[in-house]
Amino acid sequence: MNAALPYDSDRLAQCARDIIVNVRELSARGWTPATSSNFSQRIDAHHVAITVSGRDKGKLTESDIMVVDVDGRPVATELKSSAETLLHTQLYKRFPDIGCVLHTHSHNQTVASRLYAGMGHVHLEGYELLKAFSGNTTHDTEIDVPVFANTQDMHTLAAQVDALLDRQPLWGYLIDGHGLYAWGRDMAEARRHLEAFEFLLGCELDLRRLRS
Ligand SMILES: CSCCC(=O)C(=O)COP(=O)(O)O
Ligand SMILES: [Zn+2]
Repeated sequence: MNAALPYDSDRLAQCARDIIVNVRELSARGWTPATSSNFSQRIDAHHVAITVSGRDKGKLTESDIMVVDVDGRPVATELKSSAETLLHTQLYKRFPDIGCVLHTHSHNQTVASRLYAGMGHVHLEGYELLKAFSGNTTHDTEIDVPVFANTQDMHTLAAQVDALLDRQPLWGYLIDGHGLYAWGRDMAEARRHLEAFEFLLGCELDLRRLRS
């Protein structure tokens, strides 16, 4: 514990280790090509550990993880946080029980976002794996994964996400031609949601190919 810092440095080290181990696995699956993707974990009510912008996510070390506050401002560092920091911090700020946000650029996520952007969502129904999303107790359910237009203006995108969250509970969304955001109360839940989205989007893409 470093008393000069406004957060618990042991907790930051724990978050960094957790992010590094998990992101290496996601990267090995090809979900973080060309320095894309970003990852974060909550440190406490006011602070978030998040990846530094532009780093190779498959080769993260502790120096690639920094701290921002829940408004996305860097804390006790000159490093530049992810260009998409606001999409992480808006979730931590809004939902005190959210502990982890994962953003990847897998092939399936990107292709699905392009195919379904016109519709505004990907409809998922009839899959046993829908039970992987917290709150779902049966396969006999359906969810619409929203697809937002891509933009470099994170304030605009964050406002659109916020407006949708006012209307419905969500565990993730797609951005057109870009990738997927998924989150959870901790790393394990966020990963389960991310993996479920990835698997189900892959199924939808295969079904579309086979039916055409
Ligand atoms: C080269 S990927 C373009 C930016 C992006 O979408 C991304 O996920 C990575 O940005 P970051 O600033 O977090 O490295
Ligand atoms: Zn991205």
